[in-house]
Amino acid sequence: MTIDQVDINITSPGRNFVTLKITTSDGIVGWGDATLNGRELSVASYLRDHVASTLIGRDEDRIEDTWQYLYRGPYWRRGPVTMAAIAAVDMALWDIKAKKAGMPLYQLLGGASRSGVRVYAHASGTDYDALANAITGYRELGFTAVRVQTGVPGLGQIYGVSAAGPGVRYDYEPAKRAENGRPSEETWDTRNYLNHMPGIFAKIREDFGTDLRILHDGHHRMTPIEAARFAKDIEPYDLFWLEDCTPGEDQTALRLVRQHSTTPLAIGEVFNTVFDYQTLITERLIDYVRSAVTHTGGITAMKKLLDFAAIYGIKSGIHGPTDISPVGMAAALHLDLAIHNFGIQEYMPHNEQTLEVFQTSFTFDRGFLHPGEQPGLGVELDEDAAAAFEYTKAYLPVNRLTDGTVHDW
Ligand SMILES: O=C(O)C(=O)C[C@H](O)[C@H](O)CO
Repeated sequence: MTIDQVDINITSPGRNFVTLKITTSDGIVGWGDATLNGRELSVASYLRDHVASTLIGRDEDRIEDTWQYLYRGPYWRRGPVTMAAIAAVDMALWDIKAKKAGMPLYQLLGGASRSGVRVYAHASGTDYDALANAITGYRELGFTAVRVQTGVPGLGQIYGVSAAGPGVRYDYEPAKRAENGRPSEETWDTRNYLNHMPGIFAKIREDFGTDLRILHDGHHRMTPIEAARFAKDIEPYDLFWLEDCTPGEDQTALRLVRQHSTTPLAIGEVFNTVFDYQTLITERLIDYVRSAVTHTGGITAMKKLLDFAAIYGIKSGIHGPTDISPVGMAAALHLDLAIHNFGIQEYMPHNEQTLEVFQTSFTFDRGFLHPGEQPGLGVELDEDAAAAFEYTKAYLPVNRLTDGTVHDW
């Protein structure tokens, strides 16, 4: 059989999602996530204007060949737009293959290596009490791991920290609806942050004990020497990982951090290919691979990347915020269940409207997710429901230092 039709769906049930639909000549439908937060329409155009016509008539079973055709064929390689587009095609083809086999995708990846996928939640608050409240809520739901982010004295709203009171849903990953066509701006001060954070970890350990897995995201904001000092300072609080402590494009920056600390390191949500990890993996400069299946070329590329990492004792920590659609999340869960070197999975539940648009078969139980037993990825897009939510331009915020200099966020 061959690929008969390729469609691109753009919907915005609270935030924007781009979904690829591939239909085969015998009517089987596969779905792929092509969402790139704040740059959604670029990937939609890449797929619609440059990829769709090249897929028509291709054998849908030749997944590796199609991947290489899209990666090597156009000469221009890598980058988030290209790799998200390739990922969407790859996911959709795996979805189709598993549906044809009548199996959940994880079976085609080697079968389950575990009974469930340990996930971490996002806890945050403007001060310690609000943060502790959020952690308590997640503990009650059964989570065994939480990412903790908190406000920093002297600074206002910080990306990733909820300013809402207890019980109020905080979907910060849906980039803000664009005001005047521009992103909002925030202010940052690394010195205040470095002085404040170790005390927060100390209190969390005191209040929640040693069982809780604590994760923290530095959001690329530190220089190598700042990150080295920070990672050393927080060693006593036994973090599960310190994520993105230095800017993502500088792989060797993590050598300095590694030389000074045993705090486990994670990085990769802005990476697109295995080459972004080449030094990090071969020199064992990280402990967890943070790529999203959606932004790293799909299931085919992620499986190879994680197998490569496994040789060096490095585990997975697949990116899973709400800007990864339920299709991308399902792709991650099938990989998580199948691979041997699974570490942890990020999990920010999607809002109700999103889950009306995307019908999912994955389930959550006391801190663990399971992709379910439905053939394929186990997610179907309801195109009628999706049509009710029109695309709305939205941007992630821009960060500036207190003197106005643009900074990483
Ligand atoms: O999930 C995380 O750790 C993030 O930092 C989320 C990113 O900021 C988000 O995906 C950007 O679109």
